[in-house]
Amino acid sequence: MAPHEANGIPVVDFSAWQPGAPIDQKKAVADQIIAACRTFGFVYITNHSVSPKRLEEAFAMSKKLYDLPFEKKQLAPHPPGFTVHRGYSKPGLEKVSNAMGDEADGDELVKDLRKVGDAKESYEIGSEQNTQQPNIWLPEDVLPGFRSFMTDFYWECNAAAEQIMSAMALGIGLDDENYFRQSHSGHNNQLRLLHYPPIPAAALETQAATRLDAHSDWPSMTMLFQDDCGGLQIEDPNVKGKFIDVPQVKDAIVMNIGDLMMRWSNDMLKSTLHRVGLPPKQDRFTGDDRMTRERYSIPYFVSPEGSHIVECLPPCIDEKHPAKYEPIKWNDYMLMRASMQY
Ligand SMILES: O=C(O)CCC(=O)C(=O)O
Ligand SMILES: [Fe+2]
Repeated sequence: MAPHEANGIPVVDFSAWQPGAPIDQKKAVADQIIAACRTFGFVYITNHSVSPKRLEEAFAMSKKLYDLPFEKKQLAPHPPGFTVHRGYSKPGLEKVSNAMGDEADGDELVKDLRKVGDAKESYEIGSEQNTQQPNIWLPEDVLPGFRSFMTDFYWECNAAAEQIMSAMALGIGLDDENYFRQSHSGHNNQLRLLHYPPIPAAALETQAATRLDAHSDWPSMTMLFQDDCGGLQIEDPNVKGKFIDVPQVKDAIVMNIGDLMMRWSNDMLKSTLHRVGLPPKQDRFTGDDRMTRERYSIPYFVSPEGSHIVECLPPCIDEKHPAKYEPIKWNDYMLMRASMQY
Protein backbone atom coordinates (compact mmCIF):
# COMPACT_ATOMS: atom_id res chain seq x y z
CA MET A 1 0.00 0.00 0.00
CA ALA A 2 1.17 3.51 -0.74
CA PRO A 3 2.47 5.42 2.29
CA HIS A 4 0.22 8.07 3.82
CA GLU A 5 3.04 10.06 5.27
CA ALA A 6 6.81 10.43 5.23
CA ASN A 7 8.39 11.65 8.47
CA GLY A 8 4.92 12.84 9.50
CA ILE A 9 4.33 14.89 6.34
CA PRO A 10 1.19 13.74 4.46
CA VAL A 11 1.49 11.87 1.15
CA VAL A 12 -1.57 12.29 -1.08
CA ASP A 13 -2.26 9.86 -3.91
CA PHE A 14 -3.48 12.02 -6.79
CA SER A 15 -4.57 9.13 -9.06
CA ALA A 16 -8.23 9.55 -8.12
CA TRP A 17 -8.17 13.08 -9.55
CA GLN A 18 -9.45 12.37 -13.06
CA PRO A 19 -11.35 14.78 -15.32
CA GLY A 20 -14.62 12.87 -15.30
CA ALA A 21 -14.34 11.40 -11.80
CA PRO A 22 -17.28 11.71 -9.37
CA ILE A 23 -17.11 14.87 -7.33
CA ASP A 24 -16.88 12.97 -4.01
CA GLN A 25 -13.81 11.19 -5.26
CA LYS A 26 -12.19 14.46 -6.29
CA LYS A 27 -13.21 16.18 -3.09
CA ALA A 28 -11.50 13.48 -1.03
CA VAL A 29 -8.20 14.20 -2.78
CA ALA A 30 -8.72 17.96 -2.51
CA ASP A 31 -9.49 17.78 1.21
CA GLN A 32 -6.34 15.82 1.96
CA ILE A 33 -4.20 18.38 0.14
CA ILE A 34 -5.83 21.31 1.92
CA ALA A 35 -5.58 19.63 5.33
CA ALA A 36 -1.82 19.20 4.82
CA CYS A 37 -1.45 22.79 3.57
CA ARG A 38 -3.25 24.10 6.66
CA THR A 39 -0.89 22.40 9.07
CA PHE A 40 2.41 21.79 7.30
CA GLY A 41 2.18 24.04 4.27
CA PHE A 42 3.88 21.08 2.59
CA VAL A 43 2.47 17.90 1.07
CA TYR A 44 3.79 15.06 -1.06
CA ILE A 45 1.69 14.33 -4.14
CA THR A 46 2.13 10.96 -5.83
CA ASN A 47 0.65 9.66 -9.11
CA HIS A 48 0.49 13.14 -10.59
CA SER A 49 0.72 13.79 -14.33
CA VAL A 50 4.52 14.14 -14.67
CA SER A 51 5.68 10.60 -15.40
CA PRO A 52 8.64 8.93 -13.66
CA LYS A 53 10.27 8.61 -17.07
CA ARG A 54 10.10 12.35 -17.72
CA LEU A 55 11.47 13.06 -14.25
CA GLU A 56 14.37 10.72 -14.86
CA GLU A 57 15.06 12.53 -18.14
CA ALA A 58 14.85 15.93 -16.48
CA PHE A 59 17.35 14.98 -13.78
CA ALA A 60 19.64 13.41 -16.40
CA MET A 61 19.50 16.62 -18.46
CA SER A 62 20.21 18.71 -15.39
CA LYS A 63 23.24 16.53 -14.60
CA LYS A 64 24.49 16.99 -18.17
CA LEU A 65 24.18 20.73 -17.75
CA TYR A 66 26.12 20.82 -14.50
CA ASP A 67 28.75 18.42 -15.77
CA LEU A 68 29.72 21.02 -18.36
CA PRO A 69 32.88 23.00 -17.69
CA PHE A 70 32.26 26.33 -15.98
CA GLU A 71 33.16 28.38 -19.10
CA LYS A 72 30.45 26.58 -21.05
CA LYS A 73 27.78 27.15 -18.40
CA GLN A 74 28.79 30.81 -18.36
CA LEU A 75 27.62 31.07 -21.97
CA ALA A 76 24.08 31.52 -20.60
CA PRO A 77 24.75 33.86 -17.68
CA HIS A 78 22.04 35.09 -15.33
CA PRO A 79 21.91 38.88 -15.88
CA PRO A 80 23.19 41.00 -12.98
CA GLY A 81 20.57 42.45 -10.65
CA PHE A 82 17.17 41.22 -9.54
CA THR A 83 14.87 42.06 -12.40
CA VAL A 84 15.42 39.10 -14.70
CA HIS A 85 15.67 35.58 -13.28
CA ARG A 86 16.85 33.49 -16.17
CA GLY A 87 19.93 31.54 -17.15
CA TYR A 88 22.86 30.16 -15.20
CA SER A 89 23.92 31.44 -11.77
CA LYS A 90 27.30 30.36 -10.65
CA PRO A 91 27.82 29.25 -7.07
CA GLY A 92 27.71 31.99 -4.48
CA LEU A 93 30.81 31.97 -2.36
CA GLU A 94 30.20 35.04 -0.20
CA LYS A 95 29.26 33.19 2.96
CA VAL A 96 32.12 30.80 2.68
CA SER A 97 34.68 33.52 2.15
CA ASN A 98 33.30 35.59 5.02
CA ALA A 99 33.88 32.71 7.38
CA MET A 100 37.41 32.12 6.23
CA GLY A 101 38.87 34.87 8.35
CA ASP A 102 42.52 35.80 8.26
CA GLU A 103 44.60 33.58 6.05
CA ALA A 104 47.56 33.74 8.41
CA ASP A 105 45.81 32.52 11.55
CA GLY A 106 46.57 28.87 10.86
CA ASP A 107 43.29 27.72 12.32
CA GLU A 108 42.36 24.16 11.28
CA LEU A 109 38.79 25.10 10.59
CA VAL A 110 39.83 27.95 8.37
CA LYS A 111 42.06 25.58 6.43
CA ASP A 112 39.16 23.18 6.09
CA LEU A 113 36.94 25.89 4.77
CA ARG A 114 39.41 26.73 2.07
CA LYS A 115 38.49 23.43 0.53
CA VAL A 116 34.82 24.26 0.65
CA GLY A 117 33.31 23.77 -2.74
CA ASP A 118 30.46 25.66 -4.21
CA ALA A 119 27.32 25.94 -2.17
CA LYS A 120 24.90 25.76 -5.11
CA GLU A 121 24.47 26.62 -8.76
CA SER A 122 21.18 27.14 -10.55
CA TYR A 123 19.60 27.61 -13.96
CA GLU A 124 16.28 29.41 -14.37
CA ILE A 125 13.83 28.84 -17.20
CA GLY A 126 10.48 30.41 -18.00
CA SER A 127 7.85 30.50 -20.69
CA GLU A 128 9.23 31.27 -24.15
CA GLN A 129 6.36 33.74 -24.50
CA ASN A 130 7.25 35.73 -21.40
CA THR A 131 8.79 38.85 -22.90
CA GLN A 132 9.48 40.50 -19.54
CA GLN A 133 11.65 37.57 -18.51
CA PRO A 134 13.27 36.34 -21.73
CA ASN A 135 14.90 32.94 -21.51
CA ILE A 136 18.66 32.72 -21.71
CA TRP A 137 19.82 29.59 -23.49
CA LEU A 138 23.17 27.96 -24.07
CA PRO A 139 24.19 27.67 -27.72
CA GLU A 140 22.48 24.52 -29.02
CA ASP A 141 25.75 22.71 -29.76
CA VAL A 142 26.94 23.13 -26.16
CA LEU A 143 24.07 21.01 -24.84
CA PRO A 144 22.01 19.59 -27.71
CA GLY A 145 18.35 19.07 -26.90
CA PHE A 146 18.42 21.04 -23.64
CA ARG A 147 16.28 23.91 -24.83
CA SER A 148 13.63 21.76 -26.44
CA PHE A 149 13.47 19.33 -23.52
CA MET A 150 13.16 22.07 -20.90
CA THR A 151 10.59 24.01 -22.91
CA ASP A 152 8.38 20.91 -23.06
CA PHE A 153 9.06 19.98 -19.45
CA TYR A 154 8.08 23.49 -18.33
CA TRP A 155 4.58 23.01 -19.76
CA GLU A 156 4.29 19.44 -18.47
CA CYS A 157 4.94 20.83 -15.00
CA ASN A 158 2.33 23.50 -15.60
CA ALA A 159 -0.24 20.85 -16.55
CA ALA A 160 0.37 19.13 -13.20
CA ALA A 161 0.21 22.52 -11.46
CA GLU A 162 -3.17 23.27 -13.04
CA GLN A 163 -4.63 20.03 -11.73
CA ILE A 164 -3.23 20.60 -8.26
CA MET A 165 -4.60 24.14 -8.21
CA SER A 166 -7.99 22.85 -9.29
CA ALA A 167 -7.90 20.47 -6.35
CA MET A 168 -6.91 23.35 -4.11
CA ALA A 169 -9.83 25.46 -5.32
CA LEU A 170 -12.23 22.63 -4.55
CA GLY A 171 -10.60 21.96 -1.18
CA ILE A 172 -10.73 25.62 -0.17
CA GLY A 173 -14.45 25.62 -0.92
CA LEU A 174 -14.51 27.79 -4.03
CA ASP A 175 -17.47 27.04 -6.29
CA ASP A 176 -15.40 27.01 -9.43
CA GLU A 177 -12.80 24.28 -9.66
CA ASN A 178 -11.04 26.36 -12.35
CA TYR A 179 -10.88 29.46 -10.19
CA PHE A 180 -7.08 29.68 -10.08
CA ARG A 181 -6.74 29.00 -13.80
CA GLN A 182 -8.22 32.39 -14.62
CA SER A 183 -5.25 34.11 -13.03
CA HIS A 184 -2.54 31.51 -13.72
CA SER A 185 -1.96 31.30 -17.47
CA GLY A 186 1.27 29.41 -16.85
CA HIS A 187 3.40 32.08 -18.51
CA ASN A 188 4.59 33.47 -15.20
CA ASN A 189 6.01 30.27 -13.73
CA GLN A 190 9.67 29.50 -13.19
CA LEU A 191 11.50 26.23 -13.62
CA ARG A 192 14.74 26.07 -11.63
CA LEU A 193 17.42 23.43 -11.98
CA LEU A 194 19.46 23.27 -8.80
CA HIS A 195 22.77 21.56 -8.15
CA TYR A 196 24.47 21.48 -4.79
CA PRO A 197 28.01 20.20 -5.35
CA PRO A 198 29.78 18.06 -2.76
CA ILE A 199 30.91 20.09 0.25
CA PRO A 200 32.83 19.18 3.41
CA ALA A 201 30.31 18.30 6.13
CA ALA A 202 32.23 20.57 8.52
CA ALA A 203 31.34 23.63 6.46
CA LEU A 204 27.63 22.91 6.84
CA GLU A 205 27.94 21.84 10.48
CA THR A 206 29.71 25.03 11.51
CA GLN A 207 27.33 27.03 9.33
CA ALA A 208 30.30 28.51 7.55
CA ALA A 209 28.39 27.56 4.44
CA THR A 210 24.80 26.65 3.77
CA ARG A 211 23.28 24.92 0.83
CA LEU A 212 20.12 27.00 1.04
CA ASP A 213 19.17 29.22 3.98
CA ALA A 214 15.76 29.04 5.64
CA HIS A 215 13.22 30.95 3.58
CA SER A 216 9.63 30.84 2.43
CA ASP A 217 8.71 30.93 -1.25
CA TRP A 218 6.86 34.00 -2.52
CA PRO A 219 4.46 32.77 -5.21
CA SER A 220 1.21 30.81 -5.16
CA MET A 221 2.84 27.45 -4.79
CA THR A 222 6.00 25.48 -5.52
CA MET A 223 6.29 21.95 -6.84
CA LEU A 224 9.63 20.42 -6.00
CA PHE A 225 11.27 17.30 -7.40
CA GLN A 226 14.24 16.10 -5.38
CA ASP A 227 16.80 13.32 -5.68
CA ASP A 228 17.61 10.92 -2.86
CA CYS A 229 20.46 12.93 -1.33
CA GLY A 230 18.36 14.40 1.46
CA GLY A 231 18.93 17.63 3.33
CA LEU A 232 15.62 19.40 2.66
CA GLN A 233 13.96 20.41 5.92
CA ILE A 234 10.84 22.36 6.89
CA GLU A 235 10.05 24.15 10.11
CA ASP A 236 8.07 21.95 12.48
CA PRO A 237 4.51 23.35 12.55
CA ASN A 238 4.41 22.81 16.31
CA VAL A 239 7.87 24.00 17.34
CA LYS A 240 9.19 27.30 16.05
CA GLY A 241 12.85 27.07 15.09
CA LYS A 242 12.89 23.27 14.94
CA PHE A 243 13.36 21.76 11.50
CA ILE A 244 12.24 18.34 10.32
CA ASP A 245 13.54 16.31 7.39
CA VAL A 246 11.58 16.01 4.17
CA PRO A 247 12.97 12.73 2.82
CA GLN A 248 12.66 11.76 -0.82
CA VAL A 249 9.47 9.96 -1.81
CA LYS A 250 10.42 8.63 -5.21
CA ASP A 251 8.78 10.51 -8.12
CA ALA A 252 6.52 12.49 -5.79
CA ILE A 253 5.97 16.22 -6.06
CA VAL A 254 6.79 18.01 -2.83
CA MET A 255 4.21 20.77 -3.07
CA ASN A 256 4.35 23.80 -0.83
CA ILE A 257 2.26 26.91 -0.33
CA GLY A 258 3.93 30.23 -1.09
CA ASP A 259 3.49 33.54 0.73
CA LEU A 260 1.09 34.84 -1.89
CA MET A 261 -1.29 31.88 -1.44
CA MET A 262 -1.06 32.27 2.32
CA ARG A 263 -2.21 35.85 1.95
CA TRP A 264 -4.83 34.90 -0.67
CA SER A 265 -6.25 32.31 1.73
CA ASN A 266 -6.30 34.80 4.62
CA ASP A 267 -3.59 32.74 6.38
CA MET A 268 -5.67 29.55 6.25
CA LEU A 269 -2.93 27.86 4.23
CA LYS A 270 0.62 28.09 5.57
CA SER A 271 3.74 29.20 3.78
CA THR A 272 6.39 27.33 5.74
CA LEU A 273 10.07 28.07 6.24
CA HIS A 274 12.32 25.51 4.61
CA ARG A 275 16.03 25.07 3.99
CA VAL A 276 18.62 22.67 2.60
CA GLY A 277 21.37 21.54 4.94
CA LEU A 278 23.49 18.57 5.79
CA PRO A 279 22.31 15.34 4.16
CA PRO A 280 21.47 12.56 6.63
CA LYS A 281 24.49 10.72 8.06
CA GLN A 282 24.47 7.64 5.87
CA ASP A 283 24.84 9.83 2.83
CA ARG A 284 28.18 11.22 3.87
CA PHE A 285 31.47 10.08 2.50
CA THR A 286 33.88 8.94 5.18
CA GLY A 287 37.11 10.43 3.87
CA ASP A 288 39.16 12.94 5.89
CA ASP A 289 37.16 15.80 4.39
CA ARG A 290 33.85 14.04 5.09
CA MET A 291 32.59 15.35 1.80
CA THR A 292 28.81 15.24 1.54
CA ARG A 293 27.06 13.95 -1.52
CA GLU A 294 25.97 16.32 -4.23
CA ARG A 295 22.27 17.09 -4.50
CA TYR A 296 20.03 17.81 -7.47
CA SER A 297 16.57 19.30 -7.15
CA ILE A 298 14.07 20.86 -9.55
CA PRO A 299 11.64 23.38 -8.09
CA TYR A 300 8.82 24.79 -10.22
CA PHE A 301 7.36 28.06 -8.96
CA VAL A 302 3.77 28.83 -9.89
CA SER A 303 2.67 32.48 -10.04
CA PRO A 304 -0.33 34.39 -11.33
CA GLU A 305 -0.18 37.15 -13.92
CA GLY A 306 1.62 40.22 -12.61
CA SER A 307 -1.48 42.37 -13.04
CA HIS A 308 -3.74 39.98 -11.15
CA ILE A 309 -5.26 41.44 -8.00
CA VAL A 310 -5.13 39.02 -5.12
CA GLU A 311 -7.90 39.45 -2.62
CA CYS A 312 -8.69 37.22 0.40
CA LEU A 313 -10.88 34.38 -0.85
CA PRO A 314 -14.48 34.47 0.43
CA PRO A 315 -14.47 30.89 1.82
CA CYS A 316 -11.48 31.87 3.99
CA ILE A 317 -13.29 34.79 5.62
CA ASP A 318 -15.86 34.59 8.42
CA GLU A 319 -16.69 36.39 11.66
CA LYS A 320 -13.84 34.75 13.49
CA HIS A 321 -11.46 35.29 10.58
CA PRO A 322 -12.05 38.72 9.06
CA ALA A 323 -9.95 39.55 5.99
CA LYS A 324 -6.46 40.48 7.18
CA TYR A 325 -5.08 41.83 3.92
CA GLU A 326 -5.86 44.52 1.41
CA PRO A 327 -6.17 43.47 -2.21
CA ILE A 328 -2.79 43.65 -3.96
CA LYS A 329 -1.41 43.07 -7.45
CA TRP A 330 1.11 40.22 -7.65
CA ASN A 331 3.61 42.64 -9.23
CA ASP A 332 3.19 45.11 -6.36
CA TYR A 333 3.45 42.31 -3.83
CA MET A 334 6.78 41.23 -5.32
CA LEU A 335 8.08 44.81 -5.26
CA MET A 336 7.06 45.11 -1.64
CA ARG A 337 8.84 41.89 -0.76
CA ALA A 338 11.95 42.85 -2.69
CA SER A 339 12.12 46.22 -0.94
CA MET A 340 11.82 44.49 2.44
CA GLN A 341 15.00 42.59 1.73
CA TYR A 342 17.15 45.68 1.95
O1 LIG B 1 16.68 22.30 -3.29
C1 LIG B 1 15.66 22.18 -2.64
O2 LIG B 1 15.23 21.09 -2.32
C2 LIG B 1 14.88 23.38 -2.18
C3 LIG B 1 14.83 24.49 -3.18
C4 LIG B 1 14.05 25.67 -2.69
O3 LIG B 1 13.50 25.70 -1.61
C5 LIG B 1 13.94 26.87 -3.54
O4 LIG B 1 14.62 26.93 -4.58
O5 LIG B 1 13.17 27.79 -3.17
FE1 LIG C 1 12.07 27.30 -1.49
